[in-house]
Amino acid sequence: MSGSAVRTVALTKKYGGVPAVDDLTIEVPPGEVFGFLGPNGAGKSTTIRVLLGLAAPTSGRAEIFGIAAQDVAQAHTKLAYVPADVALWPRLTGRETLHLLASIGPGTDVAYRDELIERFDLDVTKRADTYSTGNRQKIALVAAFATRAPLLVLDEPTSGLDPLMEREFRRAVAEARERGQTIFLSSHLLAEVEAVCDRVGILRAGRLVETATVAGLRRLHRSEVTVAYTGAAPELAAVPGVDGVEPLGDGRLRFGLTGAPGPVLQQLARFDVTALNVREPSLEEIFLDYYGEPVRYDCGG
Ligand SMILES: Nc1ncnc2c1ncn2[C@@H]1O[C@H](COP(=O)(O)OP(=O)(O)OP(=O)(O)O)[C@@H](O)[C@H]1O
Repeated sequence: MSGSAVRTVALTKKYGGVPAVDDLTIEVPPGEVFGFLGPNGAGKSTTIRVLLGLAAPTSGRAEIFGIAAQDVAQAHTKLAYVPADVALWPRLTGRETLHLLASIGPGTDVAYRDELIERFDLDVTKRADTYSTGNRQKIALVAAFATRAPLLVLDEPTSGLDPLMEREFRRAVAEARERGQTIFLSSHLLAEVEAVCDRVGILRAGRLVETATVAGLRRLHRSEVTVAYTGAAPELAAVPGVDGVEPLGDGRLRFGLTGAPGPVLQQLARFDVTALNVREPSLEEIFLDYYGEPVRYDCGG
């Protein structure tokens, strides 16, 4: 038995001989909010399809709390899922849909569900075929967050939500984490991932290029430092970790810093520095570092 909520080991999924997911090894411990990031076509949805047992691995393994993902009857007693495109039964009302989803899921906290209906501002008396994309998404989110499933798998769950609802989503994630639920969140929305995730896995062309905490990612990447000085300008070009030293005039200069700040602080101490400002990279800048090109947002991000 694995102690992980989600575990893939050397997972590969090929379509027509071409890998959509390539040798992917991920472990998400119980209770973690794990962000799964990558541009279009990186393999996020394919990974989720394998985790849900909707696609079989070409090679390697995928497990939910130690249960093979292919053992759908067992694995699905442990999880609730929100797909990127929520399809609902058109003739059922929102309330009937929530009752149905609760009856087939791993158990629902009905009082919390009713609270979420209010918070997500849902009119559950309407039929599903009158719902907008965002409202369908809200129904699926309310159904998932109200279950006591130990794992919530969310595939780009907020692409149709407005900022107020995005805030409710973040609250609901925090409450799920407090209850000890694990969340596997695939997203394009870097601000969302930055706000709610403990750890992030970055996928490129089916391969995992990095797994780290958001703070850990920042430490690995380039910060922008501005110093103000009087007297001689600090000589920084040869200091390890420093690049792109740029005089700004009026006794200030700017440079990039990657890695530990010790060497540059020692060097700055030799000069008369009057102010120091360090701007850490955003997750978006880190993402660009990995991809070397602007990120494509396809869902209103
Ligand atoms: N059923 C399929 N048949 C053939 N190729 C597929 C199939 N599903 C996915 N692919 C291919 O696998 C790759 C990964 O796709 P996937 O949908 O997993 O990416 P993604 O990261 O979820 O992207 P997006 O954010 O656009 O949903 C893509 O090149 C895609 O064209």
